[in-house]
Formats: sequence, C-alpha cells, structure tokens
Amino acid sequence: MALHVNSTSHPLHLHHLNKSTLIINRLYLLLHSIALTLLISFRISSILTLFHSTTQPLIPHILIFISELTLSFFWSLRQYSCLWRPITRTVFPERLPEDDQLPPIDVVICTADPLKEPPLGVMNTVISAMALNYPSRKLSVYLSDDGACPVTLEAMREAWKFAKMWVPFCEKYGVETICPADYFAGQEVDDELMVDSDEYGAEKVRITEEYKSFARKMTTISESESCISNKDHPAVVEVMVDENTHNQKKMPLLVYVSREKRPTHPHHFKAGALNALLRVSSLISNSPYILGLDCDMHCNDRNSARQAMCFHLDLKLSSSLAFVQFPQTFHNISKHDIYESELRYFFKTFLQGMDGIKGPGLCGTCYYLKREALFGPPSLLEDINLNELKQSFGSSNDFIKSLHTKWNAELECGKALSDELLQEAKLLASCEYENDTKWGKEVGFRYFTVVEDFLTSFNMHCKQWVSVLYMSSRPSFLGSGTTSFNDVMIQSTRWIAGLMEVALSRFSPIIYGPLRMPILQSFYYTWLASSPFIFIPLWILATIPQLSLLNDVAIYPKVINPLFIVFLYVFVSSNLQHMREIHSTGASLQAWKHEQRMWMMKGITCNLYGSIHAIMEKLGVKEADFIPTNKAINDDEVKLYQMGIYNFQTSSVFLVPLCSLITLNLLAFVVGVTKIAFHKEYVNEIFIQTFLALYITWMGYPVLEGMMLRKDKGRIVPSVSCYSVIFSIVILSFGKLLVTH
Ligand SMILES: O=c1ccn([C@@H]2O[C@H](COP(=O)(O)OP(=O)(O)O[C@H]3O[C@H](CO)[C@@H](O)[C@H](O)[C@H]3O)[C@@H](O)[C@H]2O)c(=O)[nH]1
Ligand SMILES: [Mn+2]
Repeated sequence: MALHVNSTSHPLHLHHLNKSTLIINRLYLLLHSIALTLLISFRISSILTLFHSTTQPLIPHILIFISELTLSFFWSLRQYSCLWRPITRTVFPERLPEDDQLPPIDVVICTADPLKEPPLGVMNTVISAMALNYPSRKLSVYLSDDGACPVTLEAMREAWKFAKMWVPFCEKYGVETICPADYFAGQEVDDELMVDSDEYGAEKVRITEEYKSFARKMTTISESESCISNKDHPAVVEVMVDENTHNQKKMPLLVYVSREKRPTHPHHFKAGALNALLRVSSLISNSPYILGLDCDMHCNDRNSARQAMCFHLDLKLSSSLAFVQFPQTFHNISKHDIYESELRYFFKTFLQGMDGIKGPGLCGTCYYLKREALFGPPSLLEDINLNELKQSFGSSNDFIKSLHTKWNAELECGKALSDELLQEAKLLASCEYENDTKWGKEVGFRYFTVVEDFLTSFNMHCKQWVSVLYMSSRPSFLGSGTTSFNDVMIQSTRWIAGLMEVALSRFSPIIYGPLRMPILQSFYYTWLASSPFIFIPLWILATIPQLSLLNDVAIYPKVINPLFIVFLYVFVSSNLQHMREIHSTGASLQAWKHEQRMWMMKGITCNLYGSIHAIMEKLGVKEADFIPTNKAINDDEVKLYQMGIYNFQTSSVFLVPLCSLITLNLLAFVVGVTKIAFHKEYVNEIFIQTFLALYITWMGYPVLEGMMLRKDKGRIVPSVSCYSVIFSIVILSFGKLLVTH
C-alpha cells in the first residue's frame, strides 16, 4: 500500500486560521444575535398587546413574526456554521513519496444526454483527466454514458486516439493547460514552458492540426448519428484498445460504461450511474481513490491529484478522511454575472467556513474520494460473513473479493478484458444487480434524492468521516456555469426539490444530524435541507407589509421608537457583512446586488415549486426527475448574458409571481411616498414599510424593465404582464381581507 507520511517538521499540508477575521466574525455573530433577540421580543410583546385590541388587526403581525423568526433561524444556521472557524490550507506536493509509491486513482465521469452535453466538451473532460500529472499506469478513466448513445462511444474511441498524442505531449513539455480546448484557444503561455522552442514549436503545429481534425470528427459524429437518449438497452462496457499492438507510451486506462436501462426499473439518475461505475471499476482497476467529475468539469490544474494526496497520505488524517473537495469554478462567467452563476457564496465563503468544522459537504464533482468511505470501514467488512456481504453488496463474488483486495496492479492499458471479466462487468452494470441489496441505501451513493452528493456526504459525516477543502490559486477544475435565466431557474428548482426530498426523509438533518455530528456541522446540513422553506418568509415580506401599507396598517416600530434602531441595525449590519464577505473573496461589489436579487427571485419561485414537487412526490402524485442542465451554447443567449441583460425567455410559471410581486411593491412604494408627501407625520409610522417596498422594487428592477421598457426578444412578453396584473389584483383583494380587521 502507499506510503503514509507523518513528519512534523516536513508536513504534507498546513492549515491557517486568521485570528483577526475570527474575532470580527464572532463579534458580528454576537451583536447580530443580540439585535435579533431584541427584534423578536419586540414582536412577541406587540402581538401580546394586540390580542386585546379591537381596532388593530393581528394577522399581519403574526405573519411578519413568522417571517422574522424563520429568517433569524436560517441566519443562525448559516452564519454560525460558516463564520465560526474558516480556515485556509497550503500543500507541499514535493514532499510526497516517489511515484511508484503513490496510490492509484479511478476517475469517474458522468454524462447523460449528448444534445445537452455536446460530445466535444465531454471528451475534453475525459482527455484532460488522462493528462493529469500522475503516474499513467495509476490512472484509470471511466465514462458513464446514461444516454447510451452510439455517438458517445464513437466519440470516445476518437478521444482515445487523440489522447495518445496529447498525453505524451503534455508530459514532455510540462503543459499546464491540460484541457485541449483551452490550450488550443490560446490559454497556455508558451514562454513559461522550459523547452527547446524549435522542437516544441514543430510539435505544437502538428498537434494543433490533430486537434482540429479531432474536433471536426466530433462535429460530424454528433450530426450524423442518433443523439437521442436510449432508455431501454442492455449494459455496454468497452475498454479502449490499441489497434497497433505495441504501445510506445504507457497511457491511463480508458473505459466506456453504459449501464443497463429498462423502463420498468428505476435508475436513480446520477447516483445510480455512479454506483454502477463503482462496481465496474472495482472489477477492473479497483483504485482506492476516486476522482469524481461531471462531464462539463474538466481538469485545469494538472497537479490536483498530487495536491489531494497531500491530505490522503497524511498519516494523522488519512484514516478518517473521506474526501478532498475542490471548489467548482466556471470558465464562462461574465464580469456582471447577473444570475449569480458563479455560486460565489457557496463555493468560496461557505465551504471554507465548513472546512474549519470537520469539513465541507460533497459537491457532486471535483472531489477525490476514498472508495472505502462509501462501503464502510474495512474492519466492518472483515467481521461479517459472505452471506451478509452479499446481502449488502449483491451476488457477485468478484465484487466481494475486490472489497478485500488492493488495486489491480496487473492491469494494462490497451489490453482487452477477458470475456469472463467483461460478462461479470456487465452483470454489475445490470438493472437487476441492485435488487434486494443495500446499494443506494447504506452502500455507495445515496438514492431517493436528486442531490445525491448532499445526502451521501451527510451520511459519511454522520459516520464520523471528515473532509477537506482545497482551494488553489489556479482553478483546479473548470466547468460551464448556467448562463441563461431559464437554465438557472430549472437547475435551482431541481436542487430545491432534492433538498426537500432529504428534509422529508428519515435522514432529515434537523433530527438525524445533531446526535451524530458536531452541532455546527449539523447546522450546515440543517440549513441546506431547510432552505427550500425560504419561500415562506420571502412571500410574506413581499406582500404583507405592502398590503398593510395600502390599507393603513402600521406593522413596524415608529422612527422615534428606540426599537427602530434595532431594525436599522439588523438591515445595515447584515448587508455590510455580505459586502465584507464579497470583498474578501475578491469579487466586485456589484456581486452584492446580483446575489441579493437572485436570492429573492429564486426564493420566491424555485423554492416554492421545488418544495411542491418534492411534497407531491412524497404523496405519490409525481415522479422524481433530473433534467440535466444544458451545456450547449446558444449564441443569442450568451450575448445577452455577457452584456449583463436579463433574458426572460422562460416559463411564465416563473415570471408571473415575480412580475406580480414587483408590481405590488411598486404600487405600495408610490402610495407610501404620496401619503408621506401629504401628511409629513406619516413618515414616522410607515417609513420601514415604504422603504421595504422601495428596496424590493429596486431589487426587481430588471423585471420591471423587462415588462415595461424593453422591446427585444429577451423581454417579458405582454401576455405575461397581463396575467401578472390580474394576479396582483387577486393578491390585493384577498390581502385586504387578511390585513384589515
Ligand atoms: O440521470 C442522470 C442525470 C445526470 N447525470 C450527470 O450528472 C452530472 C450533473 O448534472 P448537471 O445536469 O450538470 O446538473 P448540475 O445541477 O449542474 O449538477 C450539480 O448538482 C448535482 C446534484 O446535486 C451534482 O450531482 C452535480 O455534481 C453538481 O454539479 C452531469 O455530468 C450529468 O451528465 C447522469 O449521469 N445521469
Ligand atoms: Mn452541471
């Protein structure tokens, strides 16, 4: 087995705690918590007095109280877990053991739909993984094709041929940009390569031509063959084999797997694909570590495997470390990033905070995971008998054997698998294999939610595994972010539905977590699993204060009331904190506006629909689905996105609530200001409500602009605006009943 390194004078990695950040964070947590307590006690006392009032309505106060209480709860979960102990890390890969002592790695890549995930992009991911700076014979790359398209298999055979030139080229010249598409787009600075420039120049010309021809073939393949996903087919496993038998250069193994699919069998989406890959790979290479990648997430730093090994091979950490997570970074984010596609908060602030408390959650891609962590510790495996093992892992003797054996060192690239092995691999990738086993329940990636990463890592953390976040200055992986409003909304709705599925399951983190993990870590899981409910306070805050204002009901303290200061403090301090956080992650302050705006827009729509979807699933009315995010480029959409202009070509289901609420807020603001203009003393009573309406209108400005000012294709079409006005009138009429006595 690999050599573990334990040297205090020459550690493989270090972590740093910034003392001053820690003090500021905790001071903010303390002061803000005090302010929230005051605010809530004000609400309780005013509700108690209103109980006996015959003139003032109670319902708006209670609704606002609910929203303030839930938002304070979310704030505590989120901020305590992420601000308490953020850390950063450094690694020393040069201190790793010699190459022959490094452990092997299986790279698993998932793809599902060649129309949404164009083969050229997928193959670039495959090739970039093969070119990682790691001993070739210790790397095996597996692609799971859930679409089972001949297109993908054909593309992969071509990718194999190109990789045989590309991998040695990268190795010979120490090419940093190992993703061919990026390299040929001119992202490598040649001067930095310490090479004989003539020879390099000539080889570069040659390989550029090869890439062009490869890219052309990808286009022809995608156009000529059927790109329709097949949902009824047997398993296909193919190891890429050399046509000419003597292979000059050792290459990573490359395997295509398309698990069996039948309409009668649930296939559990990505988690199902990953579990099939886990089994097939254990038969072929059985590496102890797994690099998980989405098909659009290519390797951008050739050293990530070695960086991850700095943690996995640390003697002190190794036995409890389940995975090293790298942040997801995207290559197509525009400088405005209006849709907050970068997910800055999650990948930069939040995961760093979690790293200080037993580690970040798994993010579905960009992780180096210990295979064992998905199967339970080896000691556990040793204690149970063969029958029990078969009940957990299924009937394959070869698979059970793999649980106890180390990686397959005999493996040779370019050699076909024996027929027997191939048959067994197909059995492991069949629909029936998982019947009556613990796959997806206690073994492997977890089912019953479309956020398999969240539930799987929650289970690992509950079993005391720890994780690590490593963020290097050069993005280790680059993927394509969602750059159209429609894609963002669909993706977020799916995530929310998945989180809600977890919240409603027996693994609901709020109950299952606190006894099994440190309290702040359980805050992280509880926050994410309960985040779907954010639509409740957001809907209340976008309607009740405004309806109250329109009906002359004051629900906030007067400006002269000392409690006004508390409300002001909560608003200002949370926004300043948000700005500080954005600044510390190097983003521009514009991000503040975009993040708040998207939080509100998604909270109002995606959180509502995702929650409804999950509840209906629970009731058996609807089936779970996983619509893969679109990765194909649409030039018109990209143009609008680059210019920072919203593209509202999406379902009216998303648009109508947004338009209606913004219209309502605009109306409330205008009425509020008019009232104040005629009766100056009103300002005292309705200042907060008028300000809130202004703030929401400002946040929703792109929607207003889309409805009223724009004429282009990305505007909000008049029919949607009409429905919205009707919906606003409905809200106004029902609202009047709600907020008046
Ligand atoms: O039935 C399916 C559906 C999807 N996928 C693959 O899963 C990956 C992620 O799907 P994508 O459409 O890109 O979803 P995203 O919302 O962008 O994915 C994020 O959210 C997912 C759910 O939490 C995680 O699994 C991902 O890693 C994370 O990047 C892609 O490679 C797909 O090809 C499958 O293999 N089978
Ligand atoms: Mn994706």
